[in-house]
Amino acid sequence: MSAAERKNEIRRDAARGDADRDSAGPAGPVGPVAGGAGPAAPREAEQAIVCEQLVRIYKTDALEVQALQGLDLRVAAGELTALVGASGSGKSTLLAILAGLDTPTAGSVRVAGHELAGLDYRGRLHYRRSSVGFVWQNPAGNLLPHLTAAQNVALPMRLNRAPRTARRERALALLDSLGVAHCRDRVPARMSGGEQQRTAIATALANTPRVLLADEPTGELDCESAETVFEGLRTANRDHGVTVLIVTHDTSIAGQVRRTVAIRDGRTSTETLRRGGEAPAAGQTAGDGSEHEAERLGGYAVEYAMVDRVGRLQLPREFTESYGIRDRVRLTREPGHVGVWPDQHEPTSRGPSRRADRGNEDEHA
Ligand SMILES: Nc1ncnc2c1ncn2[C@@H]1O[C@H](COP(=O)(O)OP(=O)(O)OP(=O)(O)O)[C@@H](O)[C@H]1O
Repeated sequence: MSAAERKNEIRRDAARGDADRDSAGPAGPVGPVAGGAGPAAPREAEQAIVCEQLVRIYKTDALEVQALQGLDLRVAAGELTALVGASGSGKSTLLAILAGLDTPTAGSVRVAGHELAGLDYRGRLHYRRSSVGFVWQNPAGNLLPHLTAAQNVALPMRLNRAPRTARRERALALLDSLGVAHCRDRVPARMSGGEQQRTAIATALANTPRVLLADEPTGELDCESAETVFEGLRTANRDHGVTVLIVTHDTSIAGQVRRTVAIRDGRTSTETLRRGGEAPAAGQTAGDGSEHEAERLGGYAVEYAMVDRVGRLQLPREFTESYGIRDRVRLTREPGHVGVWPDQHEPTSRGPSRRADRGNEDEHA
């Protein structure tokens, strides 16, 4: 299913609103929004997203495309994470699976406590309406064009049979917390792209999902609007306690979140964690690592590479290129860490050559 078809499916799903098939929805109304900012969900120690060895193969006539090739990903509840990667690396495929719109060929995926493989049609519908929210790239595509902002935000609550007054109150409070209260009686055509995307975030939060997925939410916006939309995603994370995963090519977004995960060839390859304060000496840890701390102090970034279950490690391209690494590397056991060396010195039976030992530290990848 193409990205456009997936988006259309969501819109059709929202527009149908047929109460009959809605009985799988949760009983009762959504909770009120306290103080205009919504109740902050308790931050659980559990993982909000767990993908293990995800494989997705698309088959078209004679062609097979392996979009995900054994992808592992864990996102803790309450995190705000950016997912980056070259075009075709599998980001949208992953998001469609997490959104419950597509199913993996192999592997397991758990989101907000739901094993997605085990959900039947009604379970998936309920999952999509109550446990995850989505914001897609095209601002107009996230909202129904003939409904006002307040009606758009209220619609998912209506599908979940929330009482009229509660959904009206929550819709207005969500628009307020996203800074678009002034748009409440406007249809999307009378809003800017940034206002539409912030309304889309409010809509995605309507049924208090635990996870919010955003696929290039600022992709069609100018810098200023993009910043307000990113602030909206931060609001969703900070004030509404929602775990947020943002697929983005926007380096200014990727540079502002605490954790950025990179996908390469259908697998998570590296990640960057931004931390507050001075970079610690090797082997030490510093700060509490919180997003706010990193923001407050400017912070520093630490690069990580993923190690899969069988110990495979994928080095970032910048590392392999700048150190001339290819085919194989030499490993050394060092106190507290492993040395990964370009294979350009003759290995000796006594370990690293003296020249390497003396170490051109630069080569110590
Ligand atoms: N419905 C489909 N049928 C066949 N191949 C597909 C389909 N959807 C995606 N692919 C292929 O799967 C691979 C991953 O695509 P995907 O859209 O997930 O990448 P992406 O990282 O989101 O790219 P972009 O940044 O350009 O959106 C690509 O090679 C793509 O051509």
